[in-house]
Amino acid sequence: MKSTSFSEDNYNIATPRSEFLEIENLVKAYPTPEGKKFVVLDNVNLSIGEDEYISVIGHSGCGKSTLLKIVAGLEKATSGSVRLDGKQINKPGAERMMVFQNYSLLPWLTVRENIRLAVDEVLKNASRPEKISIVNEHLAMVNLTAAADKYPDEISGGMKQRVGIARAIAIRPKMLLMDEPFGALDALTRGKLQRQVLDIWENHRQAVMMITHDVDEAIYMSDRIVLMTNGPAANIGEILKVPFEHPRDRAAMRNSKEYFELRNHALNFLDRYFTQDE
Ligand SMILES: Nc1ncnc2c1ncn2[C@@H]1O[C@H](COP(=O)(O)OP(=O)(O)OP(=O)(O)O)[C@@H](O)[C@H]1O
Repeated sequence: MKSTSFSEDNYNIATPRSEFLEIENLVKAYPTPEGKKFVVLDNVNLSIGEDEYISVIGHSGCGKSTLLKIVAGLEKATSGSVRLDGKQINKPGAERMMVFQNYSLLPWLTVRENIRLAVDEVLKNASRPEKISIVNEHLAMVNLTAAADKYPDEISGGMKQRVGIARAIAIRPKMLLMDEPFGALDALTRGKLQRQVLDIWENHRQAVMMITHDVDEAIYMSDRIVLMTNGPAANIGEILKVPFEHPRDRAAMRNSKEYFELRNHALNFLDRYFTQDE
């Protein structure tokens, strides 16, 4: 693992390799029972490259999930625009797959059938043998071949999340959207699954937007970290460039001066906003 040069100038860099996802002047407000507006996101601007891994961090309630849901097409923006590959997003689409914290598997289907269902719905023109091979390939990718015929309530939380990830990537989306994908897992399982997701991403690079509350996870996994200000009317406070090339060696990275500086910078940002909120 090489670390690229890093200095205070690396902070606030917002120049992705290309503009694949473009969020411009995004505002999201909900109507209140009193007939007023509750502004959640106020003028968010962000571009993500087509093979870039982005993490979004911010205090609870600042609007991270709302932002992700707008990109997923599950929520509509009040104003502003979100484009993927030049096309305006206004509804869910198979080119943007979402992985949720709570797994969201269908309990009456086996692991294999949960993945197959997504493949059937999206890859309609694929032949039966092609579909079987895609499902098998992705079961193997997340080490679930032996558990393929088990039902969700027969497997662990970490395994359920691996099914969710395999299901999302099996249909080859242009962008992966993950809402605290490791949040419900114990530390050991979380570490293993982070590595597994990175292995897959390093072999099949794509745009990723991941929400997390964990600064170490964000540094380990992403190319840039988006720090959000507190709500209401939250927006992007800073964007930090992570100065380590993939594949990353977690232990070596953690011992570096750059890691220490970046981690402290992110934590100080979050502390500052937390203090303001008190
Ligand atoms: N459908 C809705 N109607 C009204 N307000 C909403 C709705 N959905 C979310 N909100 C409000 O928008 C704000 C942002 O919520 P959101 O879930 O996006 O935050 P978050 O940063 O993801 O929080 P957490 O980290 O706790 O998951 C919150 O104040 C929430 O109460």
